[in-house]
Amino acid sequence: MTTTKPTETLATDALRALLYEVSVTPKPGLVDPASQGPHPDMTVFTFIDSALSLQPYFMQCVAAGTAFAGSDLTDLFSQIRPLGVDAERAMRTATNTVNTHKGAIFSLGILVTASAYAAQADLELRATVKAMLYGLTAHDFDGLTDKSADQLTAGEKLYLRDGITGIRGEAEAGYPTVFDMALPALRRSTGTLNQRLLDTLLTIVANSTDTNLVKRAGSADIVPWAHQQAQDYLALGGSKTTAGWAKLVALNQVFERDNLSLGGSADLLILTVFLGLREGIIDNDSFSL
Ligand SMILES: CC(C)(COP(=O)(O)OP(=O)(O)OC[C@H]1O[C@@H](n2cnc3c(N)ncnc32)[C@H](O[C@H]2O[C@H](COP(=O)(O)OP(=O)(O)OP(=O)(O)O)[C@@H](O)[C@H]2O)[C@@H]1O)[C@@H](O)C(=O)NCCC(=O)NCCS
Ligand SMILES: Nc1ncnc2[nH]cnc12
Repeated sequence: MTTTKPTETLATDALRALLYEVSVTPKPGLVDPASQGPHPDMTVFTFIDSALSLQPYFMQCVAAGTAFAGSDLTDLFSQIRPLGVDAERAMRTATNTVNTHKGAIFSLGILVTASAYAAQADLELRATVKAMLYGLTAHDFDGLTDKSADQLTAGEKLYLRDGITGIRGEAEAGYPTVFDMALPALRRSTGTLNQRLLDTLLTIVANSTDTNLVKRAGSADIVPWAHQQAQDYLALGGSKTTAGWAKLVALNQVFERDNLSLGGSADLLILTVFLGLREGIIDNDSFSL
Protein backbone atom coordinates (compact mmCIF):
# COMPACT_ATOMS: atom_id res chain seq x y z
CA MET A 1 0.00 0.00 0.00
CA THR A 2 1.27 3.46 -0.78
CA THR A 3 0.10 6.41 1.25
CA THR A 4 0.63 10.02 0.41
CA LYS A 5 -1.10 11.50 3.44
CA PRO A 6 1.17 13.38 5.84
CA THR A 7 2.23 11.68 9.09
CA GLU A 8 0.57 14.50 11.08
CA THR A 9 -2.84 13.07 10.12
CA LEU A 10 -2.14 9.55 11.48
CA ALA A 11 -3.54 10.17 14.98
CA THR A 12 -6.65 11.87 13.60
CA ASP A 13 -7.26 9.01 11.16
CA ALA A 14 -6.95 6.54 14.05
CA LEU A 15 -9.64 8.42 15.98
CA ARG A 16 -11.82 8.68 12.87
CA ALA A 17 -11.53 4.90 12.41
CA LEU A 18 -12.72 4.27 15.99
CA LEU A 19 -15.65 6.68 15.59
CA TYR A 20 -16.65 5.44 12.12
CA GLU A 21 -16.75 1.82 13.33
CA VAL A 22 -19.07 2.46 16.27
CA SER A 23 -21.32 4.59 14.02
CA VAL A 24 -22.01 1.77 11.55
CA THR A 25 -25.51 0.31 12.02
CA PRO A 26 -26.99 -2.31 12.42
CA LYS A 27 -24.00 -4.40 13.57
CA PRO A 28 -24.66 -7.92 14.92
CA GLY A 29 -23.09 -8.52 18.34
CA LEU A 30 -21.86 -4.96 18.67
CA VAL A 31 -22.73 -1.53 20.00
CA ASP A 32 -24.00 1.01 17.47
CA PRO A 33 -25.94 4.29 17.76
CA ALA A 34 -29.28 2.47 17.71
CA SER A 35 -28.44 -0.58 19.82
CA GLN A 36 -26.23 -1.88 22.60
CA GLY A 37 -26.40 -5.40 21.17
CA PRO A 38 -25.19 -7.88 23.80
CA HIS A 39 -23.29 -5.15 25.72
CA PRO A 40 -25.55 -3.77 28.50
CA ASP A 41 -22.59 -1.86 30.02
CA MET A 42 -21.80 0.27 26.92
CA THR A 43 -23.51 2.71 24.55
CA VAL A 44 -22.24 4.67 21.57
CA PHE A 45 -21.43 7.48 24.02
CA THR A 46 -19.11 5.17 26.00
CA PHE A 47 -17.23 4.53 22.75
CA ILE A 48 -16.99 8.24 21.92
CA ASP A 49 -15.45 8.94 25.36
CA SER A 50 -13.17 5.93 25.00
CA ALA A 51 -11.95 7.00 21.55
CA LEU A 52 -11.19 10.56 22.64
CA SER A 53 -9.23 9.34 25.68
CA LEU A 54 -6.85 7.58 23.25
CA GLN A 55 -5.78 10.67 21.30
CA PRO A 56 -2.59 11.28 23.35
CA TYR A 57 -1.67 7.60 22.94
CA PHE A 58 -1.90 7.72 19.15
CA MET A 59 0.24 10.85 19.13
CA GLN A 60 2.83 9.01 21.25
CA CYS A 61 2.75 6.15 18.73
CA VAL A 62 3.39 8.59 15.86
CA ALA A 63 6.28 10.14 17.80
CA ALA A 64 7.79 6.71 18.59
CA GLY A 65 7.56 5.53 14.97
CA THR A 66 8.98 8.78 13.61
CA ALA A 67 11.90 8.91 16.05
CA PHE A 68 12.95 5.24 15.87
CA ALA A 69 16.46 4.90 14.48
CA GLY A 70 17.38 1.35 15.52
CA SER A 71 17.92 -1.61 13.22
CA ASP A 72 15.72 -4.18 15.02
CA LEU A 73 12.05 -3.24 14.69
CA THR A 74 11.03 -5.55 17.56
CA ASP A 75 12.64 -2.87 19.77
CA LEU A 76 10.09 -0.37 18.43
CA PHE A 77 7.28 -2.76 19.42
CA SER A 78 8.83 -3.11 22.90
CA GLN A 79 8.81 0.69 23.19
CA ILE A 80 5.10 1.07 22.45
CA ARG A 81 3.79 -1.89 24.45
CA PRO A 82 3.92 -0.04 27.81
CA LEU A 83 2.31 3.01 26.14
CA GLY A 84 -0.65 0.73 25.35
CA VAL A 85 -0.89 -0.36 28.99
CA ASP A 86 -1.17 3.31 30.00
CA ALA A 87 -3.73 3.86 27.21
CA GLU A 88 -5.84 0.99 28.57
CA ARG A 89 -5.81 2.76 31.94
CA ALA A 90 -6.93 6.04 30.30
CA MET A 91 -9.69 4.12 28.47
CA ARG A 92 -10.97 2.55 31.69
CA THR A 93 -10.99 5.95 33.40
CA ALA A 94 -12.98 7.43 30.52
CA THR A 95 -15.48 4.55 30.41
CA ASN A 96 -16.01 3.92 34.10
CA THR A 97 -13.85 0.74 33.90
CA VAL A 98 -15.58 -0.78 30.84
CA ASN A 99 -13.38 -2.50 28.23
CA THR A 100 -14.37 -0.81 24.97
CA HIS A 101 -11.15 -0.72 22.95
CA LYS A 102 -8.52 -3.06 24.44
CA GLY A 103 -8.00 -4.91 21.16
CA ALA A 104 -7.99 -1.67 19.15
CA ILE A 105 -5.43 -0.07 21.47
CA PHE A 106 -3.10 -2.95 20.69
CA SER A 107 -3.68 -3.26 16.94
CA LEU A 108 -4.27 0.34 15.95
CA GLY A 109 -1.28 1.41 18.06
CA ILE A 110 0.83 -1.02 16.03
CA LEU A 111 -0.49 0.24 12.67
CA VAL A 112 -0.10 3.91 13.60
CA THR A 113 3.46 3.36 14.84
CA ALA A 114 4.38 1.22 11.83
CA SER A 115 2.89 3.81 9.44
CA ALA A 116 4.96 6.59 11.01
CA TYR A 117 8.14 4.52 10.83
CA ALA A 118 7.46 3.23 7.30
CA ALA A 119 6.93 6.80 6.04
CA GLN A 120 10.29 8.06 7.31
CA ALA A 121 12.20 4.88 6.32
CA ASP A 122 10.42 4.58 2.96
CA LEU A 123 9.36 0.99 3.72
CA GLU A 124 6.22 -0.99 2.99
CA LEU A 125 3.69 -0.89 5.86
CA ARG A 126 2.88 -4.60 6.11
CA ALA A 127 6.55 -5.61 6.01
CA THR A 128 7.19 -3.11 8.80
CA VAL A 129 4.39 -4.60 10.93
CA LYS A 130 5.75 -8.12 10.45
CA ALA A 131 9.28 -7.04 11.35
CA MET A 132 8.00 -5.26 14.49
CA LEU A 133 6.03 -8.31 15.67
CA TYR A 134 8.50 -11.05 14.77
CA GLY A 135 8.33 -13.75 17.51
CA LEU A 136 5.34 -12.17 19.33
CA THR A 137 3.23 -15.31 19.64
CA ALA A 138 6.09 -17.52 20.85
CA HIS A 139 7.15 -14.82 23.30
CA ASP A 140 3.68 -14.18 24.76
CA PHE A 141 2.59 -17.81 24.98
CA ASP A 142 5.88 -19.10 26.38
CA GLY A 143 5.60 -20.27 30.02
CA LEU A 144 1.82 -19.94 30.20
CA THR A 145 1.48 -23.29 31.94
CA ASP A 146 3.34 -21.78 34.92
CA LYS A 147 0.57 -19.22 35.45
CA SER A 148 -2.41 -19.97 37.68
CA ALA A 149 -5.88 -19.91 36.06
CA ASP A 150 -6.82 -16.57 37.65
CA GLN A 151 -3.70 -14.91 36.18
CA LEU A 152 -4.57 -15.94 32.61
CA THR A 153 -6.29 -13.56 30.16
CA ALA A 154 -9.15 -14.77 27.97
CA GLY A 155 -6.78 -15.03 24.99
CA GLU A 156 -4.23 -17.04 26.96
CA LYS A 157 -6.89 -19.47 28.18
CA LEU A 158 -8.14 -20.04 24.63
CA TYR A 159 -4.59 -20.69 23.43
CA LEU A 160 -4.04 -23.30 26.14
CA ARG A 161 -7.44 -24.95 25.62
CA ASP A 162 -7.91 -24.76 21.84
CA GLY A 163 -4.54 -23.65 20.41
CA ILE A 164 -6.16 -20.46 19.07
CA THR A 165 -3.51 -17.76 18.65
CA GLY A 166 -6.16 -15.01 18.35
CA ILE A 167 -5.18 -11.41 17.89
CA ARG A 168 -1.47 -12.14 18.48
CA GLY A 169 -1.39 -14.66 15.61
CA GLU A 170 -3.32 -12.31 13.33
CA ALA A 171 -0.98 -9.43 14.19
CA GLU A 172 2.28 -11.37 13.83
CA ALA A 173 1.20 -12.65 10.40
CA GLY A 174 0.79 -9.01 9.29
CA TYR A 175 -3.01 -8.89 9.70
CA PRO A 176 -3.96 -11.16 6.76
CA THR A 177 -7.69 -10.80 7.48
CA VAL A 178 -7.33 -7.04 7.09
CA PHE A 179 -4.86 -6.80 4.20
CA ASP A 180 -5.94 -9.85 2.17
CA MET A 181 -9.70 -9.96 2.79
CA ALA A 182 -11.19 -6.82 4.34
CA LEU A 183 -9.27 -4.10 2.51
CA PRO A 184 -9.92 -5.63 -0.94
CA ALA A 185 -13.61 -5.97 0.06
CA LEU A 186 -13.70 -2.30 1.08
CA ARG A 187 -12.09 -1.28 -2.22
CA ARG A 188 -14.68 -3.33 -4.16
CA SER A 189 -17.66 -2.22 -2.09
CA THR A 190 -20.31 0.16 -3.39
CA GLY A 191 -23.19 2.10 -1.89
CA THR A 192 -23.28 4.47 1.04
CA LEU A 193 -20.43 4.50 3.54
CA ASN A 194 -22.61 2.65 6.08
CA GLN A 195 -23.46 -0.06 3.51
CA ARG A 196 -19.84 -0.42 2.46
CA LEU A 197 -18.62 -0.77 6.04
CA LEU A 198 -21.36 -3.30 6.89
CA ASP A 199 -20.31 -5.48 3.96
CA THR A 200 -16.66 -5.10 4.98
CA LEU A 201 -17.47 -6.10 8.58
CA LEU A 202 -19.32 -9.23 7.45
CA THR A 203 -16.37 -10.12 5.17
CA ILE A 204 -14.21 -9.98 8.29
CA VAL A 205 -16.67 -12.15 10.25
CA ALA A 206 -16.64 -14.69 7.40
CA ASN A 207 -12.84 -14.97 7.55
CA SER A 208 -11.63 -14.53 11.13
CA THR A 209 -11.45 -16.30 14.46
CA ASP A 210 -12.83 -13.78 16.92
CA THR A 211 -11.75 -14.79 20.42
CA ASN A 212 -14.33 -12.44 21.91
CA LEU A 213 -17.01 -14.55 20.16
CA VAL A 214 -15.41 -17.86 21.23
CA LYS A 215 -15.15 -16.66 24.83
CA ARG A 216 -18.81 -15.64 24.95
CA ALA A 217 -19.98 -18.87 23.25
CA GLY A 218 -17.80 -21.01 25.52
CA SER A 219 -16.60 -23.10 22.55
CA ALA A 220 -14.68 -22.70 19.29
CA ASP A 221 -17.53 -24.62 17.59
CA ILE A 222 -19.19 -21.22 17.15
CA VAL A 223 -16.57 -20.16 14.56
CA PRO A 224 -17.78 -22.22 11.53
CA TRP A 225 -21.37 -21.18 12.35
CA ALA A 226 -20.38 -17.48 12.35
CA HIS A 227 -18.45 -17.94 9.08
CA GLN A 228 -21.51 -19.55 7.46
CA GLN A 229 -23.90 -16.81 8.65
CA ALA A 230 -21.65 -14.10 7.23
CA GLN A 231 -21.18 -15.98 3.95
CA ASP A 232 -24.98 -16.36 3.64
CA TYR A 233 -25.40 -12.61 4.14
CA LEU A 234 -22.79 -11.85 1.47
CA ALA A 235 -24.32 -14.41 -0.93
CA LEU A 236 -27.68 -12.66 -0.54
CA GLY A 237 -26.04 -9.50 -1.90
CA GLY A 238 -25.17 -7.86 1.41
CA SER A 239 -26.47 -4.58 2.77
CA LYS A 240 -27.89 -3.20 -0.48
CA THR A 241 -30.41 -6.01 -1.04
CA THR A 242 -33.67 -6.52 0.83
CA ALA A 243 -32.75 -10.15 1.58
CA GLY A 244 -29.26 -9.22 2.80
CA TRP A 245 -30.63 -6.51 5.04
CA ALA A 246 -33.26 -8.89 6.48
CA LYS A 247 -30.48 -11.39 7.23
CA LEU A 248 -28.51 -8.71 9.06
CA VAL A 249 -31.51 -7.71 11.20
CA ALA A 250 -32.17 -11.39 12.01
CA LEU A 251 -28.50 -11.94 12.93
CA ASN A 252 -28.64 -8.92 15.22
CA GLN A 253 -31.48 -10.56 17.13
CA VAL A 254 -29.69 -13.92 17.39
CA PHE A 255 -26.46 -12.33 18.67
CA GLU A 256 -28.38 -10.31 21.25
CA ARG A 257 -30.52 -13.28 22.37
CA ASP A 258 -27.50 -15.58 22.73
CA ASN A 259 -25.23 -12.93 24.29
CA LEU A 260 -22.67 -13.28 21.47
CA SER A 261 -20.19 -10.48 20.78
CA LEU A 262 -18.03 -9.71 17.73
CA GLY A 263 -15.59 -7.38 19.51
CA GLY A 264 -12.52 -8.78 17.71
CA SER A 265 -14.16 -8.38 14.30
CA ALA A 266 -15.01 -4.77 15.21
CA ASP A 267 -11.32 -4.21 15.93
CA LEU A 268 -10.39 -5.54 12.49
CA LEU A 269 -12.98 -3.22 10.90
CA ILE A 270 -11.36 -0.32 12.78
CA LEU A 271 -7.97 -1.27 11.27
CA THR A 272 -9.50 -1.57 7.79
CA VAL A 273 -11.16 1.84 8.07
CA PHE A 274 -7.87 3.34 9.24
CA LEU A 275 -6.04 1.90 6.21
CA GLY A 276 -8.93 2.93 3.93
CA LEU A 277 -8.64 6.51 5.18
CA ARG A 278 -4.88 6.46 4.61
CA GLU A 279 -5.36 5.02 1.14
CA GLY A 280 -8.12 7.48 0.19
CA ILE A 281 -10.70 4.78 -0.60
CA ILE A 282 -13.25 6.06 1.91
CA ASP A 283 -15.19 9.06 0.77
CA ASN A 284 -17.63 10.59 3.18
CA ASP A 285 -19.77 12.23 0.53
CA SER A 286 -22.97 10.21 0.80
CA PHE A 287 -25.92 11.88 2.50
CA SER A 288 -27.93 8.79 3.39
CA LEU A 289 -27.22 5.76 5.58
C1 LIG B 1 -1.95 -8.89 23.36
C2 LIG B 1 -3.12 -8.15 23.95
C3 LIG B 1 -4.19 -8.08 22.87
C4 LIG B 1 -3.58 -8.81 25.21
O1 LIG B 1 -4.22 -9.97 24.99
P1 LIG B 1 -5.19 -10.69 26.01
O2 LIG B 1 -4.67 -12.07 26.12
O3 LIG B 1 -5.41 -9.91 27.24
O4 LIG B 1 -6.50 -10.60 25.26
P2 LIG B 1 -7.27 -11.45 24.20
O5 LIG B 1 -8.39 -12.02 24.91
O6 LIG B 1 -6.38 -12.37 23.43
O7 LIG B 1 -7.74 -10.39 23.15
C5 LIG B 1 -7.66 -9.05 23.37
C6 LIG B 1 -8.72 -8.38 22.56
O8 LIG B 1 -8.42 -8.46 21.15
C7 LIG B 1 -9.63 -8.39 20.41
N1 LIG B 1 -9.69 -9.57 19.49
C8 LIG B 1 -10.07 -10.81 19.73
N2 LIG B 1 -9.98 -11.58 18.64
C9 LIG B 1 -9.54 -10.78 17.67
C10 LIG B 1 -9.25 -10.99 16.30
N3 LIG B 1 -9.37 -12.18 15.71
N4 LIG B 1 -8.80 -9.94 15.61
C11 LIG B 1 -8.68 -8.72 16.18
N5 LIG B 1 -8.94 -8.46 17.47
C12 LIG B 1 -9.35 -9.48 18.20
C13 LIG B 1 -10.77 -8.39 21.42
O9 LIG B 1 -11.08 -6.99 21.69
C14 LIG B 1 -12.44 -6.59 21.51
O10 LIG B 1 -13.24 -7.20 22.48
C15 LIG B 1 -13.10 -6.41 23.62
C16 LIG B 1 -14.06 -6.88 24.68
O11 LIG B 1 -13.39 -7.97 25.22
P3 LIG B 1 -13.71 -8.57 26.65
O12 LIG B 1 -13.81 -7.50 27.68
O13 LIG B 1 -12.75 -9.69 26.89
O14 LIG B 1 -15.06 -9.25 26.36
P4 LIG B 1 -16.54 -9.12 26.86
O15 LIG B 1 -17.14 -10.46 26.59
O16 LIG B 1 -17.27 -7.99 26.24
O17 LIG B 1 -16.39 -8.86 28.38
P5 LIG B 1 -17.15 -9.50 29.60
O18 LIG B 1 -18.60 -9.20 29.35
O19 LIG B 1 -16.83 -10.96 29.59
O20 LIG B 1 -16.58 -8.74 30.76
C17 LIG B 1 -13.17 -4.99 23.17
O21 LIG B 1 -12.27 -4.27 23.94
C18 LIG B 1 -12.68 -5.12 21.74
O22 LIG B 1 -11.52 -4.35 21.54
C19 LIG B 1 -10.14 -9.00 22.64
O23 LIG B 1 -10.77 -8.61 23.85
C20 LIG B 1 -2.84 -6.72 24.24
O24 LIG B 1 -3.91 -6.21 24.98
C21 LIG B 1 -1.53 -6.33 24.88
O25 LIG B 1 -0.47 -6.90 24.79
N6 LIG B 1 -1.63 -5.27 25.51
C22 LIG B 1 -0.46 -4.59 25.99
C23 LIG B 1 -0.64 -3.14 25.81
C24 LIG B 1 -0.78 -2.65 24.38
O26 LIG B 1 -1.83 -2.79 23.79
N7 LIG B 1 0.27 -1.97 23.85
C25 LIG B 1 0.20 -1.16 22.66
C26 LIG B 1 0.39 -1.79 21.36
S1 LIG B 1 1.73 -2.89 21.31
N1 LIG C 1 -18.91 -1.36 18.43
C1 LIG C 1 -18.39 -2.21 19.31
N2 LIG C 1 -19.18 -2.92 20.15
C2 LIG C 1 -18.64 -3.77 21.06
N3 LIG C 1 -17.33 -4.00 21.20
C3 LIG C 1 -16.49 -3.32 20.40
N4 LIG C 1 -15.14 -3.31 20.31
C4 LIG C 1 -14.80 -2.43 19.36
N5 LIG C 1 -15.90 -1.85 18.81
C5 LIG C 1 -16.97 -2.40 19.44
